[in-house]
Amino acid sequence: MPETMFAPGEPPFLKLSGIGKVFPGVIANEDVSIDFRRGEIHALLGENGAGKSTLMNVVTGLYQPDSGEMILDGYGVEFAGPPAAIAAGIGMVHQHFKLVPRFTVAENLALGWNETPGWVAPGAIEAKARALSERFGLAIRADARIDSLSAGEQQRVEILRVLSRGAKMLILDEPTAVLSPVEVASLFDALRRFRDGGGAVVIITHKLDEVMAVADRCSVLRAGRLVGTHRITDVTPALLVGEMIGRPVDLPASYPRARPAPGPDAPAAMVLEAVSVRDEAGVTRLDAVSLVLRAGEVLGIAGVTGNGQPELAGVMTGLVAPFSGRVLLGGAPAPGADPGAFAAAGVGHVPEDRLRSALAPSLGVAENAVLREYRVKPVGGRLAYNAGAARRFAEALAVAANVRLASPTAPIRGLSGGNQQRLVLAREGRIATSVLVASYPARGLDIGAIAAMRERLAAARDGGVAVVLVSEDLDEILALSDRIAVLTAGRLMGVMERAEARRDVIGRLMSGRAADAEIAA
Ligand SMILES: Nc1ncnc2c1ncn2[C@@H]1O[C@H](COP(=O)(O)OP(=O)(O)OP(=O)(O)O)[C@@H](O)[C@H]1O
Repeated sequence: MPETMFAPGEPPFLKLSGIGKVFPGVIANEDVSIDFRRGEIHALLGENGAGKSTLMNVVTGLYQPDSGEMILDGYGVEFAGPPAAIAAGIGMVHQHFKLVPRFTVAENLALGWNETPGWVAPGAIEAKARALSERFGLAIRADARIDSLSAGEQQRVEILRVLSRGAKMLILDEPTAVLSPVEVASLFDALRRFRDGGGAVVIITHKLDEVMAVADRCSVLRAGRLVGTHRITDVTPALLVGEMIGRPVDLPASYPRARPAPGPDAPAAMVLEAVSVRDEAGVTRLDAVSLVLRAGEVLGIAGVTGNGQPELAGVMTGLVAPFSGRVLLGGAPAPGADPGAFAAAGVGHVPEDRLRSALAPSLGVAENAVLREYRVKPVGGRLAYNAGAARRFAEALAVAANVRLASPTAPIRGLSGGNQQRLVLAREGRIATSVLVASYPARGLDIGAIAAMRERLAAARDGGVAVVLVSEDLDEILALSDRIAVLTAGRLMGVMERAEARRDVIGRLMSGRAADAEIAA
């Protein structure tokens, strides 16, 4: 392959040679050799469970490889732990930001500076934070508290924190999952700038359009092994998908219905009457939202993240009690905050933050599979917890979710992010006989799993379930929904039938520009 982009003879920043990593019952990486170079953005691709995170955990010193070598700037290295990798200039930006919420941006950045003295004037650390922000082209508000920032702003702080520790290589794990399109563009600008200054970037992502837009080269893993490394100019998305899964997949543009969409007279699975929610500080997060969920429809909730989506999903699933207004479930008033009662009434929930909200990370796969079955036979019931039944239930659920389990007793955090998501989806889909609320269900899923997830939602819809799809991906909403509601700053800006839905109108409502425009009731 001709390599004109890079100076001949210059060693790669980090060379992986024959890396292998085994967990009990699973070969996570086998004989992986990749060069990560200065001045390039390298995308790491692969299906859920292909071994991407494991490989990056080896690179960042969290795991020691069982075989193979790492060569940094021409010299063999072994990292005893993450501090050694950081000292060598390898920085990781995690999906869950490691920031202190109650500290300001500048304070969080100062935590990463070795030379920060015990006491320092706020003005001084803010000035330093601003200088850092300018140097790397990442806009921040130095004096703002982390918990007042959007996901995109928090991510910029996280990246700056990593860069301030002298990172020469930046590894990002699905960095765009929580970002709005504008934030994605500004992240990519910052990555290009870092690359153009001689930095090495590795980006793990499932979004092929982003790979094509931002990466210089990409490597594809399948079942722990490297399938190939390519220059982006030499590949197409279809070729990459083929390499990732070893067979072609078809992503339908829309999901045909088995029955006609329910009209306004269809039975209501759930009704929200002027529901408002306030947070702990008394700020209104959901503002007098009225909605009818019709049995047998997909209702898409479009909106930029941070506009009341968790609160809306919370009142629909019994996690959050309305401050005012009420929720009717099957015609009867629902109890305030009682997720168990909602589940018993047939309401399933795939929350936004799976590992923290839907799963108990240190418990086994079986215990997580049955988390919602404790009141139900044969797993739970009045008398006891039946461990054998729990294991069998977990195994059946894993088969249904297409997840390969090494052992049902192994901790769920050992499963790849995408496989955790598949299990939650299967578990909640089982419960949801009446309503299924799915928040950002595609997050972390590979392309084949996205198709399977959408088919599952469409099947629930055809089975008479009211499906609520919360997403900021308009293509996804338009592909699946029968009706589309737009949520902006906690208010419902409009609800429209799919046939009448127009992208530009939804976009305008999402940006809050037509605050009083009611499109249809
Ligand atoms: N700590 C661990 N203990 C046991 N098994 C593990 C552990 N970490 C990863 N695995 C297993 O190794 C394999 C590779 O997982 P990994 O998380 O690296 O995949 P991935 O490509 O990052 O997937 P995703 O796209 O879903 O995040 C999976 O089968 C996973 O279950």
